[in-house]
Amino acid sequence: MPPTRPRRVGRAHDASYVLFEGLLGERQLRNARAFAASDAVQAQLSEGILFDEKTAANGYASEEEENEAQNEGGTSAAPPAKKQKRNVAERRSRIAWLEREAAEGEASPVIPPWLHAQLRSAARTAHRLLGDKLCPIGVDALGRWTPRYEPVQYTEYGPGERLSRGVGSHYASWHTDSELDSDDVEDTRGVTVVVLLSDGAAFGGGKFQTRARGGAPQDRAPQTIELKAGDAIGFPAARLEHRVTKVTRGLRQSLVFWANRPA
Ligand SMILES: O=C(O)CCC(=O)C(=O)O
Ligand SMILES: [Fe+2]
Repeated sequence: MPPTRPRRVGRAHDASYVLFEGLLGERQLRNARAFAASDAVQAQLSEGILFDEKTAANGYASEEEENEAQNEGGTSAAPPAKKQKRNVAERRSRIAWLEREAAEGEASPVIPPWLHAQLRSAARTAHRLLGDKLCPIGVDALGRWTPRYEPVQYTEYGPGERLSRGVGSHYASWHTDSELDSDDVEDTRGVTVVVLLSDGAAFGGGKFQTRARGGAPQDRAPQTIELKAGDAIGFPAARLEHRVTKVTRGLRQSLVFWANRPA
């Protein structure tokens, strides 16, 4: 089936995204899955517990720890502005970073150029349809869109992975991929593109959900976006809250791509 035209969904300021049905055609999907299954990628998979790494590095408390501290009359260790991002880290999954080019002495796998081109093109379309206000990346002095690209995240979720504190789903916590008013690399993310690689029949659960941060109650209610293999969603990295519900069986595979504003 030919891909349908990407379309912007949701008018609410913080709840808009762009849906790409059939971003990857059948052959591309097969090739992308074969790449994901390759030794080069599989050897790089490691547990993606972003939260614990950050906690260790920055000494921020988790939300549970904060709640506990508050219940006990203690004070929170995390500055409120950072709280959103800390929640990202409630995920359990396996991730591998895919580079655009081979770097000397680096073991990271290189993403096939055609696949990177597809992701870039989707990010660009999402940026065009959503606008630079929602997806701040900016343009150069000549008015050209010149984003930076982070390495692409390949993600695997299986039912075997559990959250240590029993919350029980991968990326269970609502999160955005970037924070406004920060210059950390991940906080310069303007657009996120997520591509689902797995067939619906290959896993249970693992729903991609969004919700608005503010606005009308119907915008704040979780919305499940039904993605088929090869479909993608593009959204404002710092605005749209999202999560992936628990994978109950099988294997869910995704690619996550970010276009960032230049430093
Ligand atoms: O795998 C997905 O569908 C989304 C993953 C995600 O939200 C993230 O990596 O930040
Ligand atoms: Fe995310």
